[in-house]
Amino acid sequence: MARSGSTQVHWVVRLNYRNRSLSFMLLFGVIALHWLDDPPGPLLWVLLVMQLLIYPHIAYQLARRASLMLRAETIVMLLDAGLFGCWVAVLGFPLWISFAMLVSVHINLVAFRGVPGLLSCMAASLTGVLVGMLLADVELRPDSSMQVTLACMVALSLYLLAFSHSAHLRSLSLRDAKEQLRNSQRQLQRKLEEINALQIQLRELAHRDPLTGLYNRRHLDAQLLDNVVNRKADSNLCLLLIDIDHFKRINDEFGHQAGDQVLARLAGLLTSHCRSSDIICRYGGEEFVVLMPEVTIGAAVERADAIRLAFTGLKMRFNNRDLAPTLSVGIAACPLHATSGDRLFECADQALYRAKAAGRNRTVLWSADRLSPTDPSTI
Ligand SMILES: Nc1nc2c(ncn2[C@@H]2O[C@H](COP(=O)(O)OP(=O)(O)OP(=O)(O)O)[C@@H](O)[C@H]2O)c(=O)[nH]1
Repeated sequence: MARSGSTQVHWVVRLNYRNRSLSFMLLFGVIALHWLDDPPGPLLWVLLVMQLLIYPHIAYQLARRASLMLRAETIVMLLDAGLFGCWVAVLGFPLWISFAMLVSVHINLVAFRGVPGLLSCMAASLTGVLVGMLLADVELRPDSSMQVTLACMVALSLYLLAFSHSAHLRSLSLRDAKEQLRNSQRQLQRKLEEINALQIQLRELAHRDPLTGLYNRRHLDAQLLDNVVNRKADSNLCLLLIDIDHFKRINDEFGHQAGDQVLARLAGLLTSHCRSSDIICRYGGEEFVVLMPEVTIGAAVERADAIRLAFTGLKMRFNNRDLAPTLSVGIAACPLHATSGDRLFECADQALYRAKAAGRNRTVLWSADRLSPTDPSTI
């Protein structure tokens, strides 16, 4: 597939074009100087002009239009070596000119292709030499004038300087590119960390109740199953279902905002009365759940009652009127009462229902035959 546009041209193709145009032009001057003493026929002059002044531009156009530019450029470099070999033979192996021509093509291939490049370049040059010897009636003329020798030295030096300068510029731009890449990687890393932090925050928010800051029902649903499944074989998992008594009345009599404050105070109480391993959730409305792993049933009942008493003892005043809220608690234990999360919750709910039915402001532990309310006066 053909390509166009200088921005898409491979940097090796562009670099070689610059270096090739320069070095071939210098060589044209050197060979022209060499021929001044003993000019050849017009055919050789035409061929020299085509080879050293026109060919670099044709080679560039071919390479930049190739679908595999680097491969095309490598072929052009080998063609350079072959043609130079041919010229060396046709010229009669003039020492300095041959040296300058062969060194320049070999350096180019070694720079881009390493040792394999050197070997293929040597093979191409040798082939060129053989072709040149076959085509022309080769007459050995290794000597050249002092001017030609000097011109060769200058041409080769200029070429090497241009080549080194290109390499230097290339290494600078590579260094810049590496630095940019490192900066982009750092920025990307930062963005990823921000995204991760936001995801964690979002996950956390999705599992929190905005009013109380406690976990919500979604979190409980996920944790309940997890805690039941991963419960240590010899330990209890207790579920406390806590419901504020006559909460509707509180709202109606003291206002919704007062109701919100009662909910927030209860959330505070739960947090201060529970262990860090307990999972405290606002299950919905005025209902709260505390999931207590690795606890004895007695300790869970005690803790529930401590919460209940602390809540009853809250001194709250709204609109110059005292508010004395109470709550009821239903408790169930895994594995004594239930071995699945759903059943555990159901048992705690039935126990809570009994607590409400028995007059509220009490803690009831679920049991298979009877539900045992703890009278507030007895605890
Ligand atoms: N202030 C406030 N009220 C809420 C919130 N969520 C639910 N409620 C109210 O909580 C009340 C719950 O009332 P009920 O389910 O009838 O229960 P109750 O009045 O507590 O009666 P018992 O549970 O039987 O003691 C309803 O009036 C709801 O509007 C909330 O976030 N803030």
